[in-house]
Amino acid sequence: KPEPRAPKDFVALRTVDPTIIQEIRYFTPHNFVGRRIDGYDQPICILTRPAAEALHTAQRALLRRGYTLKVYDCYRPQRAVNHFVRWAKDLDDQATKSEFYPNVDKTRLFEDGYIAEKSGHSRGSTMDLTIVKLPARPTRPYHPGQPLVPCFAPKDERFPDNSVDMGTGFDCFDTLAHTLDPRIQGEQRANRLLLKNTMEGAGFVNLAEEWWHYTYEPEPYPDTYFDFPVSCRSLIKGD
Ligand SMILES: C[C@@H](N)C(=O)N[C@H](C)C(=O)O
Ligand SMILES: [Zn+2]
Repeated sequence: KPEPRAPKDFVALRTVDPTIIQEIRYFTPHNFVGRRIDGYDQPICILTRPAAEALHTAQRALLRRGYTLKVYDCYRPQRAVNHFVRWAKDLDDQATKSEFYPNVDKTRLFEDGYIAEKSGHSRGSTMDLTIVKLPARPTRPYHPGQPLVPCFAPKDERFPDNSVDMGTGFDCFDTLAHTLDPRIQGEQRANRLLLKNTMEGAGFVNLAEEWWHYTYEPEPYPDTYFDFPVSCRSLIKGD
């Protein structure tokens, strides 16, 4: 059966802004499931064109201040969300707990708002992202099986990321990742607010539970959950 394709107004982010760093975590084993997620055939960021162009606006504002955006996830097929749901039901698999959700029971990840069964990412105008100070340092590779450190540990102890210090790592399912959690102060809070103010200025809305999750509004496809794979092939125009 042929794979579904993206509508014509979906684009590869790099064709709109090649300066935004892309570290697509669900293509790699370094994510809360611990393996590549279904539907991620290539490590690329796909978005609706309006969302990609708004992200380019945000990037221009940050470049002027000596920073760049880095995306961890963009369009997410429904089959990937279904993979998350299957993983969440398997309570015997707690392999990534010590990094990604040390203080939250696995049964609560959906209820507490950290993962959605119908995700804005599948509608094509939502992304997970952070800020990196320029010049960007390389990120250290993740090796499956390496010791895991809680995602809310001090920056020099948790998994090294070349981003600024946001107080937690990406996909840290914990109240400390709530964007305006009052325990996050000083430089970490300033970094979250730099991302929030820049993204809001470009038309994005943040999810209060996750400092990294933003949706462009108005969404071109507010009610459609796409399932084409994350791949350049999904964007080939034709027929
Ligand atoms: C899983 C996390 N990166 C995320 O995007 N969470 C929101 C709630 C979602 O799944 O849409
Ligand atoms: Zn997200």
